[in-house]
Amino acid sequence: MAKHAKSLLSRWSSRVFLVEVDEKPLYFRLQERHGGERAPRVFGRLREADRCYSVLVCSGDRIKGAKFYPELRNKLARDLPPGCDLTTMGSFLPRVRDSFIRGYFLKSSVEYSPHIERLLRDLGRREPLLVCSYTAADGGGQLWTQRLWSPSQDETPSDYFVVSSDEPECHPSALSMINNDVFHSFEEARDVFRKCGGIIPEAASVLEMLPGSLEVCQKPKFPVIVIEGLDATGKTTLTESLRDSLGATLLRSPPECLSPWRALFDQEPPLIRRAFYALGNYITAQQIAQEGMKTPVIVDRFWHSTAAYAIATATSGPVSSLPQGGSEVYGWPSDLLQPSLVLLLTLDAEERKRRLKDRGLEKTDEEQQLDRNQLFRLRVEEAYRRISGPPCVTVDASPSADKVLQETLLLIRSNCHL
Ligand SMILES: Nc1ncnc2c1ncn2[C@@H]1O[C@H](COP(=O)(O)OP(=O)(O)O)[C@@H](O)[C@H]1O
Ligand SMILES: Nc1ccn([C@@H]2O[C@H](COP(=O)(O)OP(=O)(O)O)[C@@H](O)[C@H]2O)c(=O)n1
Repeated sequence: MAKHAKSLLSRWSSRVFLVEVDEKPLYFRLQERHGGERAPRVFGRLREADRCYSVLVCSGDRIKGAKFYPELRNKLARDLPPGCDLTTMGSFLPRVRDSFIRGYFLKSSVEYSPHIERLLRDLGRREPLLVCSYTAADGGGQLWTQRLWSPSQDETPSDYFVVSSDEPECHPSALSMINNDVFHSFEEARDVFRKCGGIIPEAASVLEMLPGSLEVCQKPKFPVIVIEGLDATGKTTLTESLRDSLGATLLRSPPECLSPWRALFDQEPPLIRRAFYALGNYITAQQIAQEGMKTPVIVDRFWHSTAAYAIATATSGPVSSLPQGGSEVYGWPSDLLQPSLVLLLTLDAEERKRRLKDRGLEKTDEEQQLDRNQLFRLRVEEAYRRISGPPCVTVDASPSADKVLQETLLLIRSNCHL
């Protein structure tokens, strides 16, 4: 059995599982004997004739695992029998760092079991998977058991009853966020790109754009002001006006030199996509360090965008599912230049939609999700506010463009020496 899968089995009975139903995570855990607890909510409405499966990706190679996870969804969606329900799930060891693994939860009628089990076995030959089946253990459908299959039967832990588990303090993906979703160092992000060179040839071109090492740059002489906010809050409009008003240099992250590859890496799974944006920030940081010796610098998006979208995407549900304020995941990378001031543009959802419509440009998938998914938008906004490091001031972006500019100039003058 694959080494990584084996280590996951060693504490199998302590694992907690979550199934995402309509953006809401429902939790359950395992128990050897049943003490009369109610069935976990995810099994609550099932019938005895239903059969469920969990399929968890447990590849030892995190690049391969990250690539396989979305591929697995496509394959399942294509090859599962009609009427089979497919949703995302995960499993973790409470409070154990890097213990979170992702997968899918399937629900189907028992008559399709042979077909599904054959399909899952085939998929498990491609990449290591941990597959469990869930069966009703009583006539009323109140008791459910989990049976774990593994490539080698003698290593398989026994069957367990599944029982509801309390919600953890925040979404358990937080256990594995650092250096998978949110990169806290240049070297960690570069390492991902070095390792994916064999699968994605364009990774080499991105690596060529990077500084060989991060020289300790001198602090820029002039103020560095980052403008942040969701799409269509007015960043482009404001940054261009600030450049003209302050005689500043305007930079952006990701930098222009990465634009040929942005669309490609936007299609990649979070591990690779986030590493791409993290590396973009380091290139922009170098440009800031140079230009900031000559003029003030205005930056359109920087680290806040990279971290806030990453954290909000890795979690699900309401704002309360985000890692708590003060968590290390919100920390500013110690090797990344800190701007003098970050201004976060905020706009109510309706006005933002109106501006988006007027502008009529194509949006990234993530930006489209902001429109469809109110909870996702709230998580991004809250994650923005929780990021620590340089001072971050919220600016109401709903007045006219000129009023927003005047307000911003006042803030810059009172916070930076200009
Ligand atoms: N303060 C404002 N009031 C009204 N419309 C604005 C304002 N600022 C920007 N816009 C318009 O809203 C749209 C989105 O602005 P833009 O600067 O492109 O946002 P972003 O760069 O944040 O995506 C554009 O059509 C722009 O002309
Ligand atoms: N510094 C940055 C900039 C963008 N991004 C990502 O890029 C997306 C937004 O980019 P965009 O080009 O639509 O933004 P606008 O500047 O057009 O508003 C977000 O989904 C972020 O995930 C990032 O991660 N880090």
